[in-house]
Amino acid sequence: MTATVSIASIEKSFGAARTLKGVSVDIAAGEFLTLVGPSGCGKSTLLRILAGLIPQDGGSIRIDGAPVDHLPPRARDVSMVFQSYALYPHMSVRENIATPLKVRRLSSAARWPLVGRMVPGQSAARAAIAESVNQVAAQVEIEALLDRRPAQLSGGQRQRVALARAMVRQPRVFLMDEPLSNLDARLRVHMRGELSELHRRLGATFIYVTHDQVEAMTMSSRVALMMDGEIIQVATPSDIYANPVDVRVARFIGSPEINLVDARADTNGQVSIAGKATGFRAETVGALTVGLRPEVLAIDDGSSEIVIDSRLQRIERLGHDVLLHMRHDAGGKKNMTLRVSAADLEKLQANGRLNENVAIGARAGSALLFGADGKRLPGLQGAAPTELMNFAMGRRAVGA
Ligand SMILES: Nc1ncnc2c1ncn2[C@@H]1O[C@H](COP(=O)(O)OP(=O)(O)OP(=O)(O)O)[C@@H](O)[C@H]1O
Repeated sequence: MTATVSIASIEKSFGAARTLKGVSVDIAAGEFLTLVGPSGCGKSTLLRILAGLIPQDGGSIRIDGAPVDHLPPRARDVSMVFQSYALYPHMSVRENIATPLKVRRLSSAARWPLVGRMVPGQSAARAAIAESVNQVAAQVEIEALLDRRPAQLSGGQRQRVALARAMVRQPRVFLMDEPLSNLDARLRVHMRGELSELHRRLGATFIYVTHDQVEAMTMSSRVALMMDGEIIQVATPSDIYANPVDVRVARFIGSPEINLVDARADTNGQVSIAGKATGFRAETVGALTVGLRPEVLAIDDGSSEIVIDSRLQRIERLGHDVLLHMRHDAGGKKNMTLRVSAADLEKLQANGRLNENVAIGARAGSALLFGADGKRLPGLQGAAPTELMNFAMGRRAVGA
């Protein structure tokens, strides 16, 4: 059971505030699309509109080509999993999971606990519901918890119950609003893997909302980055990392954050950083920003094409990798982070350079350029091949 979802020009205002500014995105059947963006950008509002919980002011939603704008939530064939799980506290896990099916398959009289058993012709429906509940409970491994109440469960177990309740109707589309954010860090990492696996097994379309870029990057087929009521870029995780269309995307995706350095291109496009010519040309004139991911920077061994004088301030050991926190005076953000291997660190310490001036550098082909308006510019001319950048990106786990 799966479906395409087409979101076209969705508008929504709350009072004078325009929360969604004509949002459009087409989602393929079986895709795992994540809406990611900072708090307040409108992600949850869009998801609620998709679910039919609130009406949009303009634009249209189609599921498998058919407009659903006029349909109430129940008739849209979508299931939503909330951050709060929204379980019924007075019901057992079994009853919580069965509720969506009871609402759909049993007459209103038959839903009453005692009276219901006397309503003729409903026992087959009850047996089928019990069977469906057992099946989904097995899928998310909560069979042993079916007779407990939500208060008797851990956060992770509640999360599974909420998933099971969403799954039991076999919807074509799952909508998930920050479903992992109430879990501790370790469990969140575990559940990321489980959700990806569940998505693969079910083959349904998942639309997932999070403000956590690591969640977005690790689970999704594609990531839609939202800011201030607009989708700025929709791309695969590796593409949005390597080819951000906008400096805001470059900053939001990637951890540690991309380093941004002020630069200028003269009337011939010759680029200089901190007044020093780089020997490269950009297809622009005036102010620009050079973006350098932490892993494309290294201590300069004389071969770097872009060199920035910095001071090493702090060393943060992450195990295999090490982060070097530097300060520089080249303009832009004064702090710069390098991700190097532990072996590189050895070399650096041998030189006894902590708190001393260190030249750091990158290949010009690894730089991402952004114009004064924040939009991405073509790379530096005469730069090293972009394969170098792709190699550097591919070698590192995103957001690790
Ligand atoms: N019912 C409402 N009435 C008034 N304003 C609302 C309502 N719902 C949302 N908003 C506002 O719309 C904006 C977007 O909210 P939304 O919940 O969609 O953001 P979000 O991106 O999901 O953020 P978060 O990650 O914090 O949940 C916010 O400024 C919010 O205050």
